[in-house]
Amino acid sequence: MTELLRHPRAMEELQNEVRQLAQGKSEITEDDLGNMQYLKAVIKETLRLHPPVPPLLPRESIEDVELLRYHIPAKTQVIVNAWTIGRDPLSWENPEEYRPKRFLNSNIDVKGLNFELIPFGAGRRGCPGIAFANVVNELAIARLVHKFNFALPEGIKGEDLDMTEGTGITIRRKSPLVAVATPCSSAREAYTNITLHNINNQLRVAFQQDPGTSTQPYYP
Ligand code: HEM
Repeated sequence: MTELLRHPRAMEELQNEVRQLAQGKSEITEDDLGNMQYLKAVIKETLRLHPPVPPLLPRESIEDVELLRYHIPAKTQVIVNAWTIGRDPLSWENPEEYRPKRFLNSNIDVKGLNFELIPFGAGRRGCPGIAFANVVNELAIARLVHKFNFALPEGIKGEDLDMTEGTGITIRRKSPLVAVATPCSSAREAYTNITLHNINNQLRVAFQQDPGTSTQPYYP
């Protein structure tokens, strides 16, 4: 969501795709996700730049191995840096740029077969939750942008957002993302019940991601 707010054209393209393919349905379901190619590209591009488990899980070599002229003895702890791999200029054009389109005509996926993009690891100890995680991510983002238009609070520009990441086994934003969600016209009716946090016709939401501070959503 942070990258989408920093890149309004990507947000617009995503909303167009989701709203068009939802075809007036009141709620998007898993069956609708198959054709949402831009949505999948958005998720891949986000996992490329912000892998939630940047060093994957530590591994240990079981035998001596020669790799790219490096000798790795048996029983060496090996850390694979997925964060750096996702930003490697040898694999990615303008790697620091958030550009979901790069995945539209590409077969590169996150399933562990393309070693330039391994947010879920690879091999027999790769993440078994890939399919579940992808559906949950896709469904959550699709449903949010289907019903709401999102903007940054007045006076805040995308380039002003603090992109510092916190520490921990899984990485999240250090500071919560504050965004203003406005029900889009087709969804307005469905949201007439939301009055408590409806300020000037804008539902103010914060993506509170730091469990250290509060588990409650934050309404600025
Ligand atoms: C975006 C969401 C997720 C990401 C980025 C992620 C990432 C990872 C990574 C990087 C590993 C280590 C793989 C390696 O070292 O090669 C891993 C392992 C694992 N993940 Fe996930 N994961 C996610 C969601 C899930 C979900 C939803 C589940 C369960 C429903 C899950 C269950 C596991 C398990 C059990 C392992 C250990 C596998 C093993 O050691 O054999 N993960 N995950």
